[in-house]
Amino acid sequence: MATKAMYLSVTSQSLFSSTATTKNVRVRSFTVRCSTGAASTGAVATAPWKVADARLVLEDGSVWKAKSFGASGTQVGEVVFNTSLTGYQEILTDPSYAGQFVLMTCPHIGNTGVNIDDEESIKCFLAGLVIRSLSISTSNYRSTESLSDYLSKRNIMGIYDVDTRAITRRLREEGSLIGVLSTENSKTDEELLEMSRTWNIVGVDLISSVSCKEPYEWVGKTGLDWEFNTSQITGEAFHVVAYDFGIKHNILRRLASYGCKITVVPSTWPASETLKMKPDGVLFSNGPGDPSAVPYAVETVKEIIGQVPIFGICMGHQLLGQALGGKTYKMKFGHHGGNHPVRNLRNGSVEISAQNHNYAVDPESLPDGVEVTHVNLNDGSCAGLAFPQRKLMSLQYHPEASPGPHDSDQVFDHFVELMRKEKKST
Ligand SMILES: NC(=O)CC[C@H](N)C(=O)O
Repeated sequence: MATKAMYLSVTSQSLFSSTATTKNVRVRSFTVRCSTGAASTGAVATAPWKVADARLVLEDGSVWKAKSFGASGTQVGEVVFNTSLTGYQEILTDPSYAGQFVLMTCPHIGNTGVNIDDEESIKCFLAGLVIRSLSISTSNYRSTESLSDYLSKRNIMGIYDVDTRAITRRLREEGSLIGVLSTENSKTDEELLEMSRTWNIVGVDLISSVSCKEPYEWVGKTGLDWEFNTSQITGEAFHVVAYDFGIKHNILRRLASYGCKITVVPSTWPASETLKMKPDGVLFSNGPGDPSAVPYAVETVKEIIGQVPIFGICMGHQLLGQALGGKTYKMKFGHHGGNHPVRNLRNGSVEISAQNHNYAVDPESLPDGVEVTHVNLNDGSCAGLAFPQRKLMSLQYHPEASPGPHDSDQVFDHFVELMRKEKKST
């Protein structure tokens, strides 16, 4: 029995680069070489733990040392914090995070791994992931891959062992900040700071880079465990044209589960082509970035308003607000998380909702006749609109709840009702 200190020597470049699977439990493993003291020669004592090898430099001049996982390199983006306790994979694949680093306030991330069913789009569009603690094991019957391997394959940078509470407080006080994440020692802090101060996300069209390029028919519903509103589902097929500004798949799955046949079209698809298809309704989806940077999309929305029933979600809601003559503004640090209370002003109920947005519609700027249907109870901002005369409704948040609570699911039924009423009247 060795009594002297035993040294572990990490042989792989990353402490966590390989995994072993036993009954769906994946544990990070590393190869060890032991030295028991005087008898052994030539053993190199290398620290077995990973040391800080990355920096997050924020535009306010603060520098945060961290440990990297996933891809390496240098990446710039806007840092936002997300308060969801679960659902990191859906967050990673939400196209609305393009150009942003998502900092998870939940300290323990990675424990459920990732799986093919929880993807919300075809890839990860975000700039990177910032977390406090990367789980040392993955334990979930649905898991097929570790978070670390998943991010490496998708070339997305991640950091852990960083004080996410301190950064969140800073973002709450100063507002969203641009940051640069780097694993490259050759770059000085000053260079990274300069990068963060010369990069901007406001006024940039981000939806065109995440939208599909050609129209396609969507096939696929949510699984049986989602059918909590089965009495509402008629099976009657309404044809919906869905504008893809960065659409999340669960919006499409939920619409399909509510009996809709869906044609997804690119962000630049002309309104005239949409109207030629004679849809029962049009959906304007969620999407990344500044709604004021995409006037062509506002024009498309304007041309469709009043022609057919419309449902706008998040970016779609903001574009509707602008198309109606209203204004949008950038919020201090936005809403990102699965625990935002919203009041439905029509019936007084409170829904706990999933949200992800940095911009909001200014209700004061909207013309007469537009009804604010929902408000965010954390800050009183506009969370939903309706304009019954023009057959439209919209939500600033995510009723498809992936990830997040299902309280707002019935809104899909309201959209179906809007289409049914219109069909009957024509
Ligand atoms: N989820 C979304 O559609 C986001 C909307 C918009 N890009 C924002 O950040 O406010």
